[in-house]
Amino acid sequence: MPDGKRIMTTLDTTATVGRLRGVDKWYGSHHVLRDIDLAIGAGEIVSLVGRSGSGKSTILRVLAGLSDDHSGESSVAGSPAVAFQEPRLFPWRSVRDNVAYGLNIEGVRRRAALAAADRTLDEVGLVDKKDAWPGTLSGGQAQRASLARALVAEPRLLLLDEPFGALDALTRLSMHALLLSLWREHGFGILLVTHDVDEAVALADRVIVLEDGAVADEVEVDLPRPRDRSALGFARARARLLDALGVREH
Ligand SMILES: Nc1ncnc2c1ncn2[C@@H]1O[C@H](COP(=O)(O)OP(=O)(O)OP(=O)(O)O)[C@@H](O)[C@H]1O
Repeated sequence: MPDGKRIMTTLDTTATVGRLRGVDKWYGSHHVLRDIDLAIGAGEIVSLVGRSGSGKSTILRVLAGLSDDHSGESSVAGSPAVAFQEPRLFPWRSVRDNVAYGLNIEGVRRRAALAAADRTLDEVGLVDKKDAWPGTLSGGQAQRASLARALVAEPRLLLLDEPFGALDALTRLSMHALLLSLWREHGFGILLVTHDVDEAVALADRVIVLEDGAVADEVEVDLPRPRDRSALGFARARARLLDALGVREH
């Protein structure tokens, strides 16, 4: 690994909620992130796409503060919230306690944490499952609980690592609608890692294409919301993105 300084700062601007500057990361002799610069604006939805192994999750981990051996600068506003493809709920805690957990460890009093958990569960449409054990939830319900847990502390930046990748197509569509309504209501910025080109075009303002650990391209999706997946503009943005990924459809 070359000499490099790791700098973590807290963003105090209102315009940007997450930023990487000149970030490099190595696993042994494998250069997995190469001079990454990216920024997520306040209230902006940025998607990261790229082939398997291109470095998407690693970028998300750097922004989340889960990497300690990269060089370059990583800055976020406040404490970012993270949700993964597997909901990672504690099986021995109720849904409500899972959601309140993050606030509890931040020192919020139990009663206030539970009230915030109930409000957030209501927002994600899961309040009737608040006393359930995670093991009894469907995949979509578990992902709603995971989103509630991420959002309960009102983050300014939400980091999502293929959160809907394991869901069936219909549940995925309803999760897209839920995410957008939460985003409209709260205005957090989102970095969304996905393999799904339609998902990226449906949700993002900008899609960043990664190739071998470097930013290879960027596609603006300048379409009004709600987005009509059958509209010509949607098909054009999708085609542009597939082209940037080097994928040909037959
Ligand atoms: N803990 C680790 N040790 C060694 N190499 C790793 C480790 N984690 C990731 N890598 C390597 O770093 C590269 C980037 O991995 P990363 O998980 O960021 O890719 P990705 O684009 O998210 O892939 P996928 O789409 O398959 O999830 C890959 O080549 C991977 O093998």
